[in-house]
Amino acid sequence: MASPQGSRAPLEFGGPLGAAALMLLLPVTMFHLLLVARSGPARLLGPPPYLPGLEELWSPWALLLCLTWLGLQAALYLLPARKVAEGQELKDKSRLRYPINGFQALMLTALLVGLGVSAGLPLSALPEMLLPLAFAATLTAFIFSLLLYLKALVAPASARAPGGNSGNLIYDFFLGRELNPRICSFDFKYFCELRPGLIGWVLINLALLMQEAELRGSPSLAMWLVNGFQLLYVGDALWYEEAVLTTMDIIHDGFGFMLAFGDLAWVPFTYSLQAQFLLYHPQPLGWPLASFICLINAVGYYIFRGANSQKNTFRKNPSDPRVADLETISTATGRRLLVSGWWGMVRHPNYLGDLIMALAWSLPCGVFHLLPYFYLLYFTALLVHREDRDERQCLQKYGLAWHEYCRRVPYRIVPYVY
Ligand SMILES: NC(=O)C1=CN([C@@H]2O[C@H](COP(=O)(O)OP(=O)(O)OC[C@H]3O[C@@H](n4cnc5c(N)ncnc54)[C@H](OP(=O)(O)O)[C@@H]3O)[C@@H](O)[C@H]2O)C=CC1
Ligand SMILES: CC(C)CCC[C@@H](C)[C@H]1CC=C2C3=C(CC[C@@]21C)[C@@]1(C)CC[C@H](O)C[C@@H]1CC3
Repeated sequence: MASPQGSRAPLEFGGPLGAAALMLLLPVTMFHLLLVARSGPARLLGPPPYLPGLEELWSPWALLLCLTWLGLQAALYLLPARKVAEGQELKDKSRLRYPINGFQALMLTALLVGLGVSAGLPLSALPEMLLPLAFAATLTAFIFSLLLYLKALVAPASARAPGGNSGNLIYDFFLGRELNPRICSFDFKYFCELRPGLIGWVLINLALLMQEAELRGSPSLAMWLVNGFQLLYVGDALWYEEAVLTTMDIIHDGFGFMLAFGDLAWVPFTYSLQAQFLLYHPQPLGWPLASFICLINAVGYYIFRGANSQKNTFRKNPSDPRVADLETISTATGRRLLVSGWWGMVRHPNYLGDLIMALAWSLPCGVFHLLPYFYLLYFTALLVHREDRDERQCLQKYGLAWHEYCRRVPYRIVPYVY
């Protein structure tokens, strides 16, 4: 089957074999991490302490909880939004509209959870359910991806994603065939990217903190730091929700198993790994070291936010006084590229800030286990691969101007290193 452009898009992620391997490897890794985090030795690279049977993984209550959570987040998504933003121009020159109410969804969820907890909702029981919940989320993501694949069969050719339409069933199922699957104005990819997984992640973190308080009298300083840093990250993503409309996930990638599993299962259950580790392996942390770790997180956040805001402001209005003085190069598309400020330092300063924050999230867990550093390792691989994909797309978009940008700004993520 031909891609929408007529010629087939180059295969990514190692083609069908790579897609099949990732579809197996990602859930296996997630369950491995969940099992190892609660085991005594907490060895990232060793075998899991045991292999759980189906009776430990499958629980209709966990599935019900998972679906209720999705239903709640969908209801919050449908509430009136403070703003409705337009996405990038599509192939047929139209633009989709997206509600900007993610931060409101976070606040309302916090209110509902707060009310629930004060009425006796046993949130601290959640950590005991992580395994069946992760299984239910994986099952949901798999069935959801199947439905999305079937929906794409009846979608018009103009609705297809640039990748994900190779004609290979496994590859297309993994990458996703339709770019913006919707029912009426409900956009599944945009909804999943920011809400159930990210808000679920902070909820799991909070449940782990509450269980630690029950077990040890009060949450540890390390647990507070991990909760605080990651809440800041999620709050930031939802506050600047509109920025997600220019990410490659929304503009370029289809909605298939990769993003459905990534958003619904991978993010909440593996991104909460540090808090899971801390519940079962308490780490002593004094104020001097804690302050130093806070400083690392603040530096990372400063770079991450500064770089993202600078680009977003420039893309919205290049004459905005905050960015008008920055040096730029012109491209044949009429869009310009920043070559000074954050984007003159490296070609992906926002990734650098994100990686520095990832380090700060692991440091409260001490330096004697590799497990809490899994996120940093995975995230480095993800961002290096993502940066490579983005560069290829930019080269296609901007041609010679992109070469000129690479000449002027030779480093990709880390100045003088990479
Ligand atoms: N925690 C997680 O799991 C993940 C976090 N992230 C984070 O999400 C955020 C968004 O990341 P992502 O979507 O990958 O990419 P970016 O926000 O870095 O966007 C890349 C795009 O920016 C534009 N651009 C690149 N260079 C310049 C320049 N010099 N001047 C102006 N515009 C430029 C190009 O698009 P155009 O020219 O068309 O505008 C390019 O395609 C990042 O902060 C990242 O760290 C991302 C993935 C996973
Ligand atoms: C593990 C798989 C191979 C890939 C799964 C990838 C997804 C988990 C990520 C793809 C892009 C993401 C973005 C974010 C979260 C992770 C996923 C969904 C953010 C929402 C995180 C917060 C940032 O401020 C914005 C990010 C946009 C991209």
